[in-house]
Amino acid sequence: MILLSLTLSSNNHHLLPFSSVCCHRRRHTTTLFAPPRHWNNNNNSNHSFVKQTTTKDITAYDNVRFLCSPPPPLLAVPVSLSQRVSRFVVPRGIPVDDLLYNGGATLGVLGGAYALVSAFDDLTERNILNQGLSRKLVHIMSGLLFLVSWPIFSNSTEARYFAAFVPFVNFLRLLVNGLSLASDEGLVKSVTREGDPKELLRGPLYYVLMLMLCALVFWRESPIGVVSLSMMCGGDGVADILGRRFGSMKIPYNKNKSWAGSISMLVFGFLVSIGMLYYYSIIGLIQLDWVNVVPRIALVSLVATIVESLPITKVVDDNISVPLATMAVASFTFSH
Ligand SMILES: C/C(=C\COP(=O)(O)O)CCC[C@H](C)CCC[C@H](C)CCCC(C)C
Ligand SMILES: Nc1ccn([C@@H]2O[C@H](COP(=O)(O)OP(=O)(O)O)[C@@H](O)[C@H]2O)c(=O)n1
Repeated sequence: MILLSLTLSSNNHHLLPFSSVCCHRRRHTTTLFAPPRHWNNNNNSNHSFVKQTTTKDITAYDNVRFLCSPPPPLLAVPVSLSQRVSRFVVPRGIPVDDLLYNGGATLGVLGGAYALVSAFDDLTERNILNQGLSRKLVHIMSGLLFLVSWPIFSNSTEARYFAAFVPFVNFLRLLVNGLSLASDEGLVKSVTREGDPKELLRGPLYYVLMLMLCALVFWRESPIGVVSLSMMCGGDGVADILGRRFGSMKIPYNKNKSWAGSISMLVFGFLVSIGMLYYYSIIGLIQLDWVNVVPRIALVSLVATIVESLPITKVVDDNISVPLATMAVASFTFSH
């Protein structure tokens, strides 16, 4: 019998900066998600929960001598650079080395976004990919690669804003081109179905808004953002590709969707969610109690798939309904 309860504590040095839910099995407490203690410097989180069964504390970084502070989870800035620049503190107390580090990470990810779209534009131009497949591959890869890039940013509280700046710039790019205030042919060709710039103001715009929302609201402190984007990108994206290809058997209540597409969304959404959470766990950002997490991800994937299959696309775009439904169900299941 699993007794579900939340235990709050404020003084335990095992405080987890992440919000995590403890599922009590009699006297033992298992933590669904836990980060390394020092991964998040702001231990003043008042949503921390005590981790009582000390599974292997993540020491992935204990023995890595960080040459700057706050150290980013994956990279360390040479101490000489850190010493040189950290004498200056920008307004509001953001250390310059953190500003420089995260600013560099933002520029790098922005460059990656531009390169991705340009690459698919080139493949479409050379008729290696048709426009529809190009769009779907950009849909799948953009968000997943954005998730893959999150650990590059530092562990400062401002890091999420630097990460969210990337989809924000792409939001502006889509808006300007969608309103024909600019004409980026490559963007239009690789991201629209028919080549109409106005298409940029729907699916793609909602898509980058969801990327921003997940980075700002959930960030690396919760699996909810990771799973929501995995379902929107890995699930919905694959549903389109396989549904168009193999979707002869249509869903009774929505003749525009097929069993093949929905089953693809369920399977790939689930696998990509697990895979992305596993990625975050092996680089030491979270610990997962897989026995409890996998069934929850399966439930979330099923609900997101059902929502995606509903004939509501004309009212609410999939790039809104799928992530929002995932956030709602994941928020509920991960807190019970
Ligand atoms: C084609 C896209 C959405 C349309 O979806 P749907 O209507 O077919 O369901 C995706 C648009 C992607 C956007 C132009 C670029 C977004 C880049 C992202 C913010 C950052 C990627 C970083 C990474 C390192 C490549
Ligand atoms: N569950 C699904 C989803 C998409 N599809 C196929 O993929 C096409 C595009 O799906 P969609 O309307 O969700 O496209 P987006 O809004 O995701 O761009 C549909 O017209 C179907 O041919 C499917 O067969 N089953």
